[in-house]
Amino acid sequence: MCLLEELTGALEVYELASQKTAEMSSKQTKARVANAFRAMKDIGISEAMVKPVLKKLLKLYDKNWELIEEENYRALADAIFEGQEAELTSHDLLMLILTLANKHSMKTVDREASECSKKKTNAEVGYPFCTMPSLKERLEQQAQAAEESTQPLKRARLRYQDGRSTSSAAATDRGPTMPLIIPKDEPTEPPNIRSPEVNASQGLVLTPQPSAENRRRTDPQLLGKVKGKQPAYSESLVVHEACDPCQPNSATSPSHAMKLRDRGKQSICLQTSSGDKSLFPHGSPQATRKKEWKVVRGCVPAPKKKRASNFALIIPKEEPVTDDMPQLVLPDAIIDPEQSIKRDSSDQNGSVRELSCFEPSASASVNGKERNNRAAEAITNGELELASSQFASNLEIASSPLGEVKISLSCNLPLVRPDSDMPSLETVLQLVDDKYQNSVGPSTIDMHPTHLPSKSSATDLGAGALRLNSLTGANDPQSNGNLPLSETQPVISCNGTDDGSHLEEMNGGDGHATHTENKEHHVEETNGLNLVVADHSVTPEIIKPLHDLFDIAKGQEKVIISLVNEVNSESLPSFYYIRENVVFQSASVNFSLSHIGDSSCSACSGNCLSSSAPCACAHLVRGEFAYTTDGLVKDGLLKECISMKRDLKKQNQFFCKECPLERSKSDDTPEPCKGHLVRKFIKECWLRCGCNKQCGNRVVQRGITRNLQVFMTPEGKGWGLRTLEDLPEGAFVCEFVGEVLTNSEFFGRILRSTKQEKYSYPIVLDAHWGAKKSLKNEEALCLDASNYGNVARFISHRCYDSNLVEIPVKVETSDHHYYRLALFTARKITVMEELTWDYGIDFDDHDHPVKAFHCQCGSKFCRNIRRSIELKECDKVVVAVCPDRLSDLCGCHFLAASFM
Ligand SMILES: C[S@@+](CC[C@H](N)C(=O)[O-])C[C@H]1O[C@@H](n2cnc3c(N)ncnc32)[C@H](O)[C@@H]1O
Repeated sequence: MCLLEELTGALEVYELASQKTAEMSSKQTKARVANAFRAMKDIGISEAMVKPVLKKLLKLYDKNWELIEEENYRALADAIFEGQEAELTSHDLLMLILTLANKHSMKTVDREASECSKKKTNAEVGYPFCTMPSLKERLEQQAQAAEESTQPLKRARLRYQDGRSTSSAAATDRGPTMPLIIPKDEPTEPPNIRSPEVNASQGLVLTPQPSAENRRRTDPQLLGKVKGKQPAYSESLVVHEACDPCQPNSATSPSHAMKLRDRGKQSICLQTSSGDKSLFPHGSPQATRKKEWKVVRGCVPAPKKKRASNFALIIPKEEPVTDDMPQLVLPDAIIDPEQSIKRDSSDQNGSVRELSCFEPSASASVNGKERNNRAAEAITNGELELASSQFASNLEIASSPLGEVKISLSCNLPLVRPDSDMPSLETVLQLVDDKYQNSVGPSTIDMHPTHLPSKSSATDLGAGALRLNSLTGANDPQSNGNLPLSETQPVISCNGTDDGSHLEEMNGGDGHATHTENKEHHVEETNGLNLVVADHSVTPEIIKPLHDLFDIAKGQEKVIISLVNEVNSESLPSFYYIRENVVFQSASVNFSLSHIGDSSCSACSGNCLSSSAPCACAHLVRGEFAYTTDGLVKDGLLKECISMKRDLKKQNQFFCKECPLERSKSDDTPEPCKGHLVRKFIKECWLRCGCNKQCGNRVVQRGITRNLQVFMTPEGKGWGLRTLEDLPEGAFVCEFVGEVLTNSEFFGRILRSTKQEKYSYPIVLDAHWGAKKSLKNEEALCLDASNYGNVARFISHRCYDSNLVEIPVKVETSDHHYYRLALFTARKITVMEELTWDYGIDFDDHDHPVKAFHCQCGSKFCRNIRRSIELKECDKVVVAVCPDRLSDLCGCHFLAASFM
């Protein structure tokens, strides 16, 4: 029941009562009221529920009690039931919006759902094996709860309709207020009910599928299944549901309600759609629904606690609904207030005044006719677009650092003339969808594979923004499970004409100020060499992307990357999620694009792993494939990579005569080279190979397939990454993705950066530096995930015994200066374990522009802790840096000097 209705209702009570006194004696009235209450009580409806409806009916029927008393108060009962249905309807609408708002996630969820269903033979089922708690399941559970919450009354209604009145029906005093809360602790039981149902042919006001509703009404089996459980509720999200005008339905024989409506009561009359009526028996009150403007709240069930329920979507507490409540609810992150205001005011400048859903029903009633006429001037049949703009629904999604989410839908629907068509549900959904797409803007730069140059023109790429992995075709829209990039991301010009507009798009699709700012930066920073555009203009302060709380990858990965913070109120840092490495046109990177395609195994076909001889790609490395047929890194290679990393022997390292890394830090007096690990590479087949996409020698390029979750670490390391499934040894987890920069560029950024900007350690792509005598600065590359990165940017460091190991993987080029850095499991990892990786940080490198953090890895081999303990224990003794920095393990710990 709408609060406003209750307020206005209070006045109406008085008014009605006094009017009635003039018509009949108070005694008679009391008796009739009492009879009505009694009749309703007989079918399990409490006085509290009857009272407001009765008042409205009396008003609607001009105090004609006969109409109310007809057919044993059928009109009254129906009006009460209708009210209940409307609440459920709005909840369904809300569910739908949520579904839309997570459209891309849902695509993945759907896929996962089928995966999960395959795996659900295990009794544990549900969570650990099924990615994150499935959004779809949540929605279904909520819908189920909403469904269940209305069941007692529905049962009463059915009994009533069946003529089997009984007073034993348990009806609640008040229909459940309908909050939308997805609690932190998720119910993880598999859903057993339908998804929110949407009938595209229906109007704006959504109802459950009529067929389903009808089935429920008539199917005793279904009825029997309905449980009358009353879930715990707390009020929260408000969906403002606009009403549409009643349309006379000449096809149905008019009931008393119909007759009255036709007497000019449209303004408070709401009808779902013309098609809806036909679902009800002719002449029944259902056939002529009357719904008043109302504010409806969503509802969900109270959570059942279960392990690994790490998904928190909490809607703030009840929204006050008042007359003066602003119509636009602006989220803090996505919507440019100016834009919203502009949109609003421009609407108001039009001939149609929008009817706010917050307006009380009485006012709607009074002004409805006038609005109706004005709206009718603007909305004509077939002018849905215009109509759409006038009832433009404002979908606003706001989130708080605590993970609370508020979704507000303001449907500003002008009353249209009775003979005009209501905008279709599809139109409304499109608007909502568009709004969402605009709000949560695209995030990466794409160069679609079709834009790829031929080998001869490869050098032209240097002028464009290149998405390196596009070369592999891994993002081919046709490839399994991947969203077509064109759907979600802009295709940026690669012809060197990029004017920075991608930055505008990346900032949410509007961002006037940001765009100007970016352009200024662009002009300011672009020099003759066309260096440094993106790095300067795209700073964490400028980036304000909304992270999808359901999926921080925003649908870009094959799996959902969920997010949970059970530790504090910190929110995710600002960055753009990218699935693959990017190079901005302005980068001074110079890796040999001319080598692209050099290394391909054109002679092979099908699955290279099943051929008798290794293909050319395998020959490029060890002459054998790196992966098993299960897609795991072969044991020998894995062990080699782990031991090379852990046991930093000199023979595994290369020491440059003049180290480009040190030169990048300081051109004047570069430090001596600290050594680079000579690594084992993997070479995968790719787009230009003769094999197919399912070839077993393509693993990393397929992207993340494991169920991962970003979470707040309790040890104070900030955000970390954990697995939501058991992982075998040698499994690919993710690639470390970021912006490809030269080390000089990166260090330049650090020098220019303001204090607010937080740069994390770049990943130096130095695995093959030793192959060339001297490396130019523009060949010495690194990956910076500070502003653009993927899930790997959250992986914590762990000294020595981390459970992940990085292996360089070449896909599209054999050029050693550029490769992808893939992270594989170094051992079996169990569900919910944090994933860690040894960054290889030299905690004693005090010259490094990025200051090393105080390591909290907890490893007994922690290089950082050991150092501080040793210094403390030795007091005035300075402990020299052990060459392999793992003194206990290799036994070469020594004291360099002591000062007395
Ligand atoms: C690649 S980021 C990892 C994600 C980061 N924790 C966050 O909240 O965004 C690296 C940063 O995480 C923190 N970090 C990672 N591992 C750590 C560790 N073992 N101890 C302390 N801080 C750590 C440090 O602040 C480091 O600069």
